[in-house]
Amino acid sequence: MQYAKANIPTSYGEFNCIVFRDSSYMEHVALVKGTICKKEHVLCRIHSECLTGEVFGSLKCDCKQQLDLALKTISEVGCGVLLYLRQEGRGIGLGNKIKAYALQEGGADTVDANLMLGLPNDTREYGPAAKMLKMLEVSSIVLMTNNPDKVNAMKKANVKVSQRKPHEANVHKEALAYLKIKKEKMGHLLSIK
Ligand SMILES: Nc1nc2c(ncn2[C@@H]2O[C@H](COP(=O)(O)OP(=O)(O)OP(=O)(O)O)[C@@H](O)[C@H]2O)c(=O)[nH]1
Ligand SMILES: [Zn+2]
Repeated sequence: MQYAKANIPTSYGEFNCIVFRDSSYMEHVALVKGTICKKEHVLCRIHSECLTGEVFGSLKCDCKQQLDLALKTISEVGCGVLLYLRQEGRGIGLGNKIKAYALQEGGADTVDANLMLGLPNDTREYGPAAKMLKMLEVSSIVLMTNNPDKVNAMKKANVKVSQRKPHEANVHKEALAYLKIKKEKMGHLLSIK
């Protein structure tokens, strides 16, 4: 359910910040620009939380760069929504992600590290994102993502995805190996070689 709403000024202009709470008090966020209600082809980014990258500036991944690119793109178009889902570490949580990072220090890649912990590679659920779009009365979305699984998950959750828009940000050299694994093992549609 929609719990709170206020405008916030950002480096990319003003966004309407809407907090949704689910039954377990998990707070997901929608940052809305312009009028999206009853609109078709709404520019949409469905973004998963990454404390290390987005708050601490870790260079191990491209999350912060993708977040900034999404806000910038929505701002330039003047209309769209960013859904920020509290699914840290592809859903395994912060502590487990750091355990996975420790295994990565020993040579494991991002997929194998999760599996070595006895955890799935990706436990994220997109039902909450679908519910938020329904509550915001968005008719269809142009989804900014490189992840085909995310497109399929949203379609499965009965969201009309009219188009996938590639979402490749400039990344640091420290994240290149991680991106290669996302391309090779997770099927992300990335241009890096
Ligand atoms: N378990 C784990 N999670 C990670 C790792 N690196 C980043 N993440 C998490 O991965 C999530 C982002 O997923 P990505 O695979 O980068 O991208 P995506 O959302 O699937 O696809 P895009 O829409 O193209 O960005 C965030 O929740 C990050 O915290 C890692 O090495 N291990
Ligand atoms: Zn990250």
